[in-house]
Parts: sequence; C-alpha cells; structure tokens
Amino acid sequence: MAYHLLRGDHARWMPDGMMQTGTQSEGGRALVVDGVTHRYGSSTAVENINLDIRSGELVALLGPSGCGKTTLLRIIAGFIRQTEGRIILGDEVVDDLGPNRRRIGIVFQNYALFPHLSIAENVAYGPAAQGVSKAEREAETKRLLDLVKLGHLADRLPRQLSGGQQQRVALARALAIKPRILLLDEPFAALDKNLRLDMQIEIKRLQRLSGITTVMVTHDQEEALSMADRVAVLSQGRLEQFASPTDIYDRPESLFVNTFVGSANQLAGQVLSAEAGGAIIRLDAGAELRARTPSSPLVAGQRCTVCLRPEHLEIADDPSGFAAVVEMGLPLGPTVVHEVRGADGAGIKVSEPRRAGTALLATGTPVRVRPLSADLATAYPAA
Ligand SMILES: Nc1ncnc2c1ncn2[C@@H]1O[C@H](COP(=O)(O)OP(=O)(O)OP(=O)(O)O)[C@@H](O)[C@H]1O
Repeated sequence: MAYHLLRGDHARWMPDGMMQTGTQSEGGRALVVDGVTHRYGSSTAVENINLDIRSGELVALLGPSGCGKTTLLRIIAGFIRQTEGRIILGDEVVDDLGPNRRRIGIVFQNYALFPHLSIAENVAYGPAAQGVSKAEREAETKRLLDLVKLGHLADRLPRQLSGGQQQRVALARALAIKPRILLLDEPFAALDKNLRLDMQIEIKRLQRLSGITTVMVTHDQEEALSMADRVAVLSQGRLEQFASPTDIYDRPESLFVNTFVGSANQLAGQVLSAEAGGAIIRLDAGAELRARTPSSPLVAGQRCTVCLRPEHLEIADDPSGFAAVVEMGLPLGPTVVHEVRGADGAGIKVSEPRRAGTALLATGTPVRVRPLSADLATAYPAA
C-alpha cells in the first residue's frame, strides 16, 4: 500500500485512498471535555466529567446501563447542550455550534442510512450538503467505498446489504465529511458475535490507518479493552477512571472499576499497618497479605474490602494461604474454576490454567488458597 505525507497543519502519513481527517498534529489535543455536567430536570446524568483526548486516540466510554455514556456522546456531538462545562474541539470551544457545524462523523447502532438512497448516494450526501463539487465527491465516494471494501455494491440500496456491510457504509458516510473526530454509538450492538469481532478488527484497522480521533460508547468491556487506547469508565454519571486498558485491568483505582471490569473476589479484612499506596491486611478468611490502596489512604485497624481476581489465586498446599473447602469445580475448557468457601463463610473463585490430566477437586475437599504473588491484591475502605 502506498503512503503519502500530508502537509499543512496536520502532517501525517496516510494510506493510499484515505482522506485527511483531524485538525491536530499527531499527539496534540483533539477533544477536551472540560468539567461537563448535565442534568435532565432535577436528575444528574453526568457530573463534572473531564477528559483530555489526544489526536489519533481511540477512547471508549464504558459503563453499565444508565451511567451517562450516551448523554456524554450526544453532548460531544452537539445534540444536547450541557448544563455546565465546555466541549473543545482542537482549539475551538464548540458549545454554540449545532451538530452539523461541528464537523463530527457519527456512526449509530442502527446505522441510520437513508433507505431510499443508494450506497454511493448515502456516502456522497454529506459532501453534497457541504457544497463539494460533483466530480470531487464522486471520486471521494469511490475511494471510501473501496476502502471499506464495498465499491462493487455502490448502486445497491441499504436494505440489499447485510448488517456488517450496512455498518461499513455508515462508517464511509461518517468519514466522507472529513470529520474532526469520529463518534461511534454502540456500533457493534446489532451484529452477531462472529461478525462483531470481524467489524471490531476492521474498524480498529481503519481508525489506525486514518489516524482519526475516535470516541466510542460501549457497555461491552471486552470491546473497550481490546479496541481502545484509553478507556473512560463511568458509573452513575461520574468518571471513575480514565486510563489505558492495562491500567484499568491491572491497576484499578476504585472498587467499582475493580469489580465492573473483569471479575474480582471481594474479601473482608482489617488493616494491620498502612503506608502510602499500600497496606498489610489480615483477611477474615485467615491470611495476611500486602495490598495496593489506590483510592484513599487506609489506617491501621480500619475495616476494608480486598479484591483479588480469580486468576490471581491458586490452590496450593502452602501455610501462607488460607484454609477453604471446595464447593464446586467447573471445567471451562482451557481453565478450571473452583468455587471454594473460606473459614469466614466468604465464597471465592479460583481460576487456574488446565493442565493435561488435571482432575477437578471433589466437593468438600479441604484446600489452601493463596495469591500467585505479592501485590496482586487491592484494598478499599469497607463500604
Ligand atoms: N431525555 C432524558 N430525560 C430524562 N432523563 C434521561 C434522558 N435521557 C437519559 N436520561 C437519564 O440519564 C441517565 C443517563 O442516561 P444515558 O442514556 O446517558 O445512559 P447510558 O449509560 O448511555 O445507558 P444505556 O447503556 O442504557 O444506553 C439515566 O439515568 C437516564 O435515565
């Protein structure tokens, strides 16, 4: 594939056939969400959200239903005017610009294609409204449809395409206006599992190639962790953490993030001693361990909740662990999960790689459970 260096205020290598997008130099700021709060009447949907999104980044807004992610996306797009705060695109505060004046490309869950227009007419619609000449928009439409591998279907109507194909048209249409940023609203929700994975890879590829700054709403944590450069985790309208997928998973900063992303055993315990960022905890189940304490400093004697992921525990005959009794063993293909019960009654999941010939432990077997290594536990003040 041939690459061209685009010049001007946004020098960037672009693949052959991809148009220029974005308004910032590589690594600069593309979008700032500055102290945004939105209330519907008396109920607060998003509260004091701050995000600083770099040019070329793919950011996922992740959270459970009702956490405010769609509201935030619609505020960025200009469909909703926030109660407080500012939206800054590049260096421009865009709060007074309507959606069609923000130059934002949007792909909705249901694609929202014009049903009576052909695929090519759908893609050319935005540039036509922008006053782009016929010859130029025809060339651009062809380039974009080739890019999403649908050039041969340009004359079909949307209903004559599969869901995945319609979504690629929606993406081409969004890119046709040369948007400053691309917004994806649950873009894979309507696709079946296999097609979803193909499209996730495809969109990530196109996003990387174009270098277009992208914000995607999803409630699917695997999708967020696998596709995004950074993930903004929201809960009840508040930003819990904004970090790389690795940091979100390995270094969660709140009990919510720790338990919403991946799974985590929650064990009750008491702080024996504490220092900045860490503490020695005695679990009610019977072991002592060191834990990170990211959210707030803990003090000796304080009750706490310790999170340990199932894959960070092992069943081992070791005095450093704590005693438990097997309740159930689940052979899950390459992993084996044992549900055990600690001396304090806590139910705990232990997930281990399955080795050839491994037998499941029978219900009632006494075992000892220990963390795989130090510092895998994270402690939060008890609720
Ligand atoms: N037009 C509206 N009027 C009043 N309340 C609203 C309106 N739209 C959303 N809300 C409320 O604001 C909160 C955030 O909603 P929002 O749709 O942003 O959440 P979400 O995280 O996108 O949820 P979902 O994943 O279910 O789409 C919810 O409590 C919702 O009930």
